[in-house]
Amino acid sequence: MPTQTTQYAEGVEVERVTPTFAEILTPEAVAFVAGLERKFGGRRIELLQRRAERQKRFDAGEKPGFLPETVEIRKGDWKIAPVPEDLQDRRVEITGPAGDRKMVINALNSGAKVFMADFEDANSPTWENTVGGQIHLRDAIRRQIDFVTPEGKAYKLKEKTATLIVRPRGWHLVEKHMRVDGKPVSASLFDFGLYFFHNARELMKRGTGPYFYLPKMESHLEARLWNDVFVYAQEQLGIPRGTIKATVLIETILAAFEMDEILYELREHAAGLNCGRWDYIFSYIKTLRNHPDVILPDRGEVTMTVPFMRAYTQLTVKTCHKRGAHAIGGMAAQIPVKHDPEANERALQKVREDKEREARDGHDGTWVAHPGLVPVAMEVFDRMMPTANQVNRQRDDVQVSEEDLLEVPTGAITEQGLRNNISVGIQYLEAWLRGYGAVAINHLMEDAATAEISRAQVWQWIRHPKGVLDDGRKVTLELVETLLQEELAKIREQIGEETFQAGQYELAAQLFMEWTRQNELIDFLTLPAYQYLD
Ligand SMILES: CC(=O)SCCNC(=O)CCNC(=O)[C@H](O)C(C)(C)COP(=O)(O)OP(=O)(O)OC[C@H]1O[C@@H](n2cnc3c(N)ncnc32)[C@H](O)[C@@H]1OP(=O)(O)O
Ligand SMILES: O=CC(=O)O
Ligand SMILES: [Mg+2]
Repeated sequence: MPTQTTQYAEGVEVERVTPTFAEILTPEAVAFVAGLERKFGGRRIELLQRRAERQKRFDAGEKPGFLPETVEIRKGDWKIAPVPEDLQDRRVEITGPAGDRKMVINALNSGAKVFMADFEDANSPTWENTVGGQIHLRDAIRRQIDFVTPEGKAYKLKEKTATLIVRPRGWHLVEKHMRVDGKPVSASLFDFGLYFFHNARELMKRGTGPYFYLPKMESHLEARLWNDVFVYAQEQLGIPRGTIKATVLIETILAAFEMDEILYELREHAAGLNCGRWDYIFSYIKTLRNHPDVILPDRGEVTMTVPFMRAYTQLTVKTCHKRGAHAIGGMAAQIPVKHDPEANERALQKVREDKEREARDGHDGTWVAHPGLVPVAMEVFDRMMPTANQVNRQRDDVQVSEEDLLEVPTGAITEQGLRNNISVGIQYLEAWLRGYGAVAINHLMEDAATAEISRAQVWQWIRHPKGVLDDGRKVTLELVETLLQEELAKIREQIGEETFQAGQYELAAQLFMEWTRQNELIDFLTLPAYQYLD
């Protein structure tokens, strides 16, 4: 079927603008995004090149470290601008894909203080999910998001709802349906631009504001780019500078060395930092992939209590509180288990312990994946954090060195761990290709970040001399190929032939294997997989 292209202006075109999508893709909104792309797109590309150049140095043996050129910022006595009232108490934040209308309503109604509506890890960026997400958020903000399922179950917003924060896609991604001067636009600028254009004033009128979570940054220069985008966007719409508030995910090992600098760049617009643990683990593997001393054990063993994860979360709290910023915790993988009360209680207990550790360490709030976990996290933070936040609690006792942030954890690589990575990798990718960016697999939340760990581990174990199973077998391409066929057969048997054929399992397995075979570790699975969407 030929794709319909709408020409908006000289050099600006968008594909598949349906009448409903045209409500979001108005000439003014598209011109705003095109303006952002023309002004900032070039710098984005340069920063991505800088990432690749840095990676070459790490591949050659250099270790990440604190930057000598920014020591004055780290030593300096400065704070971020004050945080608005509705971001003062963020004790429980629920997250979920922006593209799922029902979930948007459920999340806003969940009792959490904040809802992070996601265009990143939890949202498969189909055109439908991407523009649909903008429609859902526009409607939610205006309290016009009523929704009825085909079975007749009706959803509407409660009187009191969570504060909305939106996570646009990261700097590495493009939105292929919109082209400016012949090139696809930055997905970050597309998601941010449309949301900001349509909603900033409305949010302010309703006593809140345009709030964002910024994912997957690798340096303070990338934060500077966001800050410049914010300054320009506010100017263009005549909105006071500093109205936008952004919480930055510290979810790359490189960003952990630049937390002060990132907050400093964004100091007029910063609200806090968040410990995005899953991408962080992925980034640790990816960045240090060529280092002979660095290898991680089974994914299940890389918990929040291993030394390098502890070092990073403690440093996040310390840095945030020194700068007057909120330190938000991360996402435990467990979700409620239906029809098995004992397994359910075990899952809830794991979440509880995770949240207790975060509250004890000084986090000002945390993330949950499911409405059923809101009361669990709320109880912990209510009990352990009687004030709206604990930003005033300084963690001068925390001393974290470069070595602490890089410390390699010990533990075994097992056949079960390898099988699990392969099976989860295929199942997640299959769902993503069908437009589902977050799924439950084995009663755990899986999204783009957790799936990245699975496929990066398999890649690394094959190539690393220490990629050896606890029974003495080396992890090889041949072994992975054999196990992949076995795991695929298991999935087929479990779900039945009809569901298997209706899904994208063969393609997912083929892509998983292709990326595993490639000698270069691909940067993000969402980059090559995007060509299969829409
Ligand atoms: C690494 C990171 O980036 S973490 C952040 C990104 N990841 C996420 O945001 C994951 C969010 N979580 C989810 O997407 C979901 O919880 C899943 C996919 C893991 C599980 O979803 P389901 O299988 O639908 O769970 P389940 O069947 O138990 O859902 C029960 C109800 O809760 C709702 N629900 C579940 N999770 C959420 C959520 N995060 N937000 C809002 N509602 C939710 C469902 O819509 C369903 O509603 P209904 O009873 O009205 O039909
Ligand atoms: O975005 C969150 C993460 O853990 O990754
Ligand atoms: Mg992430």
